[in-house]
Amino acid sequence: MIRAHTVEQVRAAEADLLARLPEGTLMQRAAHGLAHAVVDLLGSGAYGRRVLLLVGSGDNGGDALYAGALLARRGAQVEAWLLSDTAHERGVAALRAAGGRVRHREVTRSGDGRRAASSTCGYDVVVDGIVGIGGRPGLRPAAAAVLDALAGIPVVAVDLPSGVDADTGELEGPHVTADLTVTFGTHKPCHLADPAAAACGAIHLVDIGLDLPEALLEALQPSDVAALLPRPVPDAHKYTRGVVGVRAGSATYPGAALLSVSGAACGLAGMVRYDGDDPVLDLVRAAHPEVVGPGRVQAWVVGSGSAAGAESALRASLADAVPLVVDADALAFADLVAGRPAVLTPHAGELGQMLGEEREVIESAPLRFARRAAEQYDAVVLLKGRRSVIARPDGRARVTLSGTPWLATAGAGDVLGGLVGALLAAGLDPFDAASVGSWLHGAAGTLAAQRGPIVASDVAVALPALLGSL
Ligand SMILES: NC(=O)C1=CN([C@@H]2O[C@H](COP(=O)(O)OP(=O)(O)OC[C@H]3O[C@@H](n4cnc5c(N)ncnc54)[C@H](O)[C@@H]3O)[C@@H](O)[C@H]2O)[C@@H](O)CC1
Ligand SMILES: [K+]
Repeated sequence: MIRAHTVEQVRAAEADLLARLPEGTLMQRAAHGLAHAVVDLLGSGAYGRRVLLLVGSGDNGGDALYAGALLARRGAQVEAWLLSDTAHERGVAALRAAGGRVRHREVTRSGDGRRAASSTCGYDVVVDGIVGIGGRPGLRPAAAAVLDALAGIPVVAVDLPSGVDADTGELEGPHVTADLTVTFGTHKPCHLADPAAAACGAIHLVDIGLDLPEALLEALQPSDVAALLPRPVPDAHKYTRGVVGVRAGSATYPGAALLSVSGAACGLAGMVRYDGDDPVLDLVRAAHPEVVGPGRVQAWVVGSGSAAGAESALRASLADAVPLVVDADALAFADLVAGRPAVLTPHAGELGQMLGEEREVIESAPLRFARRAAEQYDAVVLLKGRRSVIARPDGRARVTLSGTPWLATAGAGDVLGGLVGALLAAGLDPFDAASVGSWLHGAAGTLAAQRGPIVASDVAVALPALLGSL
């Protein structure tokens, strides 16, 4: 499991450790990890390579300076630009002692920063030590101009890309866009949640020995998914493995029925039932001969392509008192499910309608709005996007790290709904069902897209091979 802790949690853990360790130990650990990561990124060692450090006033700049000193001792040509009036003094001294060059703000602020940059181009890597967890979101104009002038050079962010909001993953104004982010002690929410996560590049975690409390945000890894997957016990029969019912699709949108059923029929539940118009049931049976008609189920999947029938389908499903997946058209009636075990699966546009916000507003703060919706609707919310967010009413959340942009294809959400329904029927709680289903969906899409562009049904087809690999 990847766990992300807030700045407050990190500060508390650091304070505890700082009190017990010789001064500077944590920063040395951070700097060593950072220097190693920069060498790895450079590929052919540090010797003779040109490294530019952008240094702010705090300890984030201190990390960069000490790492720069280590790189200089390995033969790199290291130059630090101090972008604030003050900088970590011992870090500056260490860099100078190792043969690095230090230029002051007055130099780097000449003109709009462009002159300084153009006179010193040819860097192999830029190390962003402007601000870390102590920074306010956004960048000062001078820092933003320097970054503009350095565009095109690989950037390694120290702890986090300067300018992003560490705790929310939101962006307010200019920020660094990194190729690699080297973070310390634990991930922060900005490393997992979009839009900031998209500015982090690859993420490398350096262990500095922090003893951390429970995290409110996490991301499943393949081993976590494998551990949570339902597996048939030796004496299983189809009913003990769970029956998932699908109330999706209509005469107008039969494809939604077929795709929802294809996700539900992933093999993780013992049986799939379809409840809908007879002509649609005939189509479903032709494609999935194992699917049977209505009856008792352990979970319902409701809403996709149900058109005008969404409300009655949702009410009928609620009468069974089993867990539900509520998707698409049924999301308009999501307040009916409050307090019931349920997973709501909106995309940003649908969540916007549920919360009275524009789609762009939701996309600018997916973690915040997924949490708000989970609390307001008293249900698990799976907000679909590049980095899907799964939130519980108590604020705990997970982010899905699997996936590919090729999954942005019609009907992919129907497959996801069916898959989450199968996991609910098999006995996973709504939070696990939503986060495992979302991870499997992303990974199946990635697997399918290795052969070329995909459509939604390819995602369902890839599921057995993916599940086998787990
Ligand atoms: N505290 C510790 O034990 C450790 C801290 N470490 C490093 O220390 C960092 C935190 O250091 P600090 O608490 O000194 O804080 P930062 O270095 O993140 O920045 C705080 C400073 O930046 C200024 N600032 C705030 N927002 C700004 C903005 N938008 N633009 C420009 N300047 C801005 C503030 O005036 C303040 O002086 C971590 O991110 C990490 O890199 C690591 O060395 C590991 C150990
Ligand atoms: K930084």
